[in-house]
Amino acid sequence: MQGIRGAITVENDNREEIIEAVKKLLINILEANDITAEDIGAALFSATKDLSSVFPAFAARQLPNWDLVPLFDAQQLYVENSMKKCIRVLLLVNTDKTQKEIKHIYLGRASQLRPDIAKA
Ligand SMILES: C=C(O[C@@H]1C=C(C(=O)O)C=C[C@H]1O)C(=O)O
Repeated sequence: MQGIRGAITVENDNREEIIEAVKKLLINILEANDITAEDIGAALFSATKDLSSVFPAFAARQLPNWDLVPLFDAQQLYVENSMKKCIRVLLLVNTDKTQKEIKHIYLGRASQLRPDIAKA
C-alpha cells in the first residue's frame, strides 16, 4: 500500500468548476501512477473553507468505477495566508510500487504547495 497526494485550485466556488477540477486531478493521478479505481483502498478529500458548492467525493463518484471506492470529505485546517480555494486528496492505493516511485500531483496554484514534488 502507498499513499498518493494531490491538490488542485479553482478560481471560483462554482459547482461545475470544482467537479471538473476534482475529476482532472484524479485522472492525472491515476494516469501518472498507472493505477485504476480498483486499486484504491480509500480516497480522503479536503476543501478549504472558501469552497462550499459541492462535496469533492461527489465529483469523484462521476468517474468510471469509482462507485465502490470509499470516499471521505473534510474541511481543510484553516491557516492564515494559506492557499485559497484548494482541494486536496490523499489516495491510499494497493500497489507494489515503492514510495519513491509514487508521483504526487499538484495542479494550478497548488503546484506552489510542494514545488519539490509537483508535476505540472
Ligand atoms: C503543503 C500542503 O498543505 C498542507 C501541509 C501539508 C504538509 O506540510 O505536508 C500537508 C497537507 C496540508 O495540510 C499540501 O497539501 O501538500
